Amino acid sequence: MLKGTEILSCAQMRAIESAAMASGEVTGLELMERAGRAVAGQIRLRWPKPGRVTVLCGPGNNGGDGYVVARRLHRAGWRVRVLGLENTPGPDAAKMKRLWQEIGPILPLEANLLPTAPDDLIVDAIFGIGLTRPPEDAIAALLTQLADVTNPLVAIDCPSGLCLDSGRFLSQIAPRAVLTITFDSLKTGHLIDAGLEHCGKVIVADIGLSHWRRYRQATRPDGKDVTLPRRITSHHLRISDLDPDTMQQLGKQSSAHKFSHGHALIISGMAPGAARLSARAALRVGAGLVTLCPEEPPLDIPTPPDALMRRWLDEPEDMAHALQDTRVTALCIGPGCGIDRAAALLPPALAARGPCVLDADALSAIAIDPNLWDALHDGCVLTPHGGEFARLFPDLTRRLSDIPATGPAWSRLDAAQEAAARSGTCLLLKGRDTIIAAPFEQARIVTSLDTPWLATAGAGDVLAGIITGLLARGFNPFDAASLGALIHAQAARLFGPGLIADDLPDMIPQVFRQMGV
Ligand SMILES: NC(=O)C1=CN([C@@H]2O[C@H](COP(=O)(O)OP(=O)(O)OC[C@H]3O[C@@H](n4cnc5c(N)ncnc54)[C@H](O)[C@@H]3O)[C@@H](O)[C@H]2O)[C@@H](O)CC1
Ligand SMILES: Nc1ncnc2c1ncn2[C@@H]1O[C@H](COP(=O)(O)OP(=O)(O)O)[C@@H](O)[C@H]1O
Ligand SMILES: [K+]
Repeated sequence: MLKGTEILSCAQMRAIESAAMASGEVTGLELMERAGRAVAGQIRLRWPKPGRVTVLCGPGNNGGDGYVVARRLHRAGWRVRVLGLENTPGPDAAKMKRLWQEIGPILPLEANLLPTAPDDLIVDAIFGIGLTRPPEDAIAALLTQLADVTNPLVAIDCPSGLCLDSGRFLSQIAPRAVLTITFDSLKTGHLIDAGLEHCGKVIVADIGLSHWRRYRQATRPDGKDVTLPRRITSHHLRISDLDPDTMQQLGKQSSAHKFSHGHALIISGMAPGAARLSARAALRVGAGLVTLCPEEPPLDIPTPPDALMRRWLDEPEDMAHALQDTRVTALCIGPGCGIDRAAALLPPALAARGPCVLDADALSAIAIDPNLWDALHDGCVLTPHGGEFARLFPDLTRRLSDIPATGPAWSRLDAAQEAAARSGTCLLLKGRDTIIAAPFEQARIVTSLDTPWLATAGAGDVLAGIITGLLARGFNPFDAASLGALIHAQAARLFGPGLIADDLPDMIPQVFRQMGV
């Protein structure tokens, strides 16, 4: 039900392209023409008045696309300079190069020939999905300078040097585009890590390959089997992707009562404010009952919200006892809990094997106690930020820290998927590129480059509460975590600058209204 938009790996993109060409229904040359036409079209949409453009063409088919863009912008009245290589590219790119040479010269692809006028457009057609190693020599020098220019940069497929499988640059040279036009589908690297920031606005151009994408697991039109890597890595999830079933499940039926919407327990500890933020979020997202469980008998201090129940929960036996109530449908341990308290309460909590969110101090407790690690189960949602992830999975984090020498590079997506497989849980790795992974599931990515105000204390506690509320309401861990990340980011987006964590739960009604719940 919860779907999102499919994201392809570079290998899958290539396989789809090959299947299309092998069918005889389209040639590589035609695909290249369509790709270049789409890029030129997007440039003309965004810059309707023809100006000056420098097109940088690399050694492969990305360069081929660049020659098409040059020809088409020239035809539209632009003043076009082309910098290219003397190499003999593949037949399609070579043909496009010749067609350009009938119009104008090709200057060497050198840093000193980059435009000097600040408003000149630059089209980056040096490397696309074919990048396999860090840029070297003259191209490295040019890309270094390109990373410093302030001219608007339009990237074909990606800013050159980016590995489109991982979103990581294969060197420290990282040009930044204002606009990236890619073909058929988003690739993982557009959405995660440095790619998210360096691609600028990403447009996906339809170049007529969707037929082969859709039927990739069947037989090709030419009767041969498609040899596509079967495993789709991930889906991109946006508010606009939500389906009617999910919307209905988020709403409340008139016939239901509070227990139909579940009962969430939120364990509170040394910093009760954090747990209160989680509890408020769980209530706002629609859990029928939310009980805050402090370690001291509650004093009668009227801390809002009044709708919150309170239950003293001190010893592990108290936890086991509380979870015997079958009406309790979800649990949250971590925010403001304290590591010792989390460590003491986790054994009975995990033994109950019900839906639970493990955040903050619970994650720290698990990182130091192998017994807790072993007790994790598929009802758990782990919500680490980068630091917590590094404590839980130091080896996976190390693989992300070195500059990769070859592509495809190990990615945050790989790390999250590996972590989910190892722990046997649903894992949500927080960030501007939040990744939700679960064993045997295709991961989901929720991006929020436009919500920098989420970098505020307590934002994670609210996310944990939203997910707990959704678990309590009966969403499975993978959907609860994905929807939670989406609602959380949208709440921040709607509030805008000045946001503090306390504001987030109270934005949820507006998010629901906007979603049509
Ligand atoms: N469906 C598709 O994916 C389509 C792809 N097209 C274009 O084709 C591109 C892929 O073309 P290619 O596979 O030729 O690859 P690229 O053009 O991305 O570049 C790779 C070329 O550079 C070489 N190379 C890789 N790393 C290098 C380095 N560090 N220094 C020097 N040379 C290096 C490779 O051996 C290869 O020849 C896409 O990005 C896209 O722009 C379009 O033409 C049409 C459709
Ligand atoms: N710059 C940012 N842009 C978008 N989202 C962010 C940014 N910084 C943090 N977030 C999000 O805010 C939340 C912060 O969680 P966390 O680091 O656990 O905070 P805390 O521990 O203070 O509650 C996460 O959901 C994270 O994805
Ligand atoms: K490029």
